Amino acid sequence: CNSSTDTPAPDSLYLRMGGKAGIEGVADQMVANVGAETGTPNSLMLRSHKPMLDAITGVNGAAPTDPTRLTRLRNNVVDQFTAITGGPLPYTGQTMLAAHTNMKVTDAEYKVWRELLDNSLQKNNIGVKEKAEFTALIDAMKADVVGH
Ligand code: HEM
Repeated sequence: CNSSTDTPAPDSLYLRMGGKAGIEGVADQMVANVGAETGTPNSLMLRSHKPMLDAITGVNGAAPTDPTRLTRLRNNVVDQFTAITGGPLPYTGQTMLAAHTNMKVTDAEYKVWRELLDNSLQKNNIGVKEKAEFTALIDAMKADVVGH
């Protein structure tokens, strides 16, 4: 059977992207890229990520309200990238619509986010064919992410 908890097929996108280490590399680079982008002047990632960053660092000297939130996000991204590529972990986070509702992500923000993803795939030496397959799976979720 093909459930996401089975052993990945030998020709799966998951294994062609380097399996666990490959997917974790892409996810970790993506988190680092978004983090760096929020620090640049006129950052397009900052608006949507501000609530998360505030919860992690605390506001005006107050204690953080949710210090492990970034780790949770990172692990959910790893699980999601694993599940959509045919890997052995199920995704147990929120649906893409629920996770991005009330964020009102714009097309311009999505475009920047995708550029940061392209950069992560490139830095992890993901093949041209695999990159095209992976980003098609990602772009199929765009409608659930943008404009809600
Ligand atoms: C198709 C593209 C995207 C995918 C596949 C995706 C994936 C995810 C996943 C898996 C989560 C974690 C959900 C959870 O923990 O339950 C998440 C959360 C989040 N995403 Fe996205 N995302 C996408 C696009 C974007 C864009 C374009 C932005 C902003 C410009 C964005 C901002 C966020 C933020 C701020 C969180 C919530 C973090 C938190 O509050 O803990 N995402 N996303």
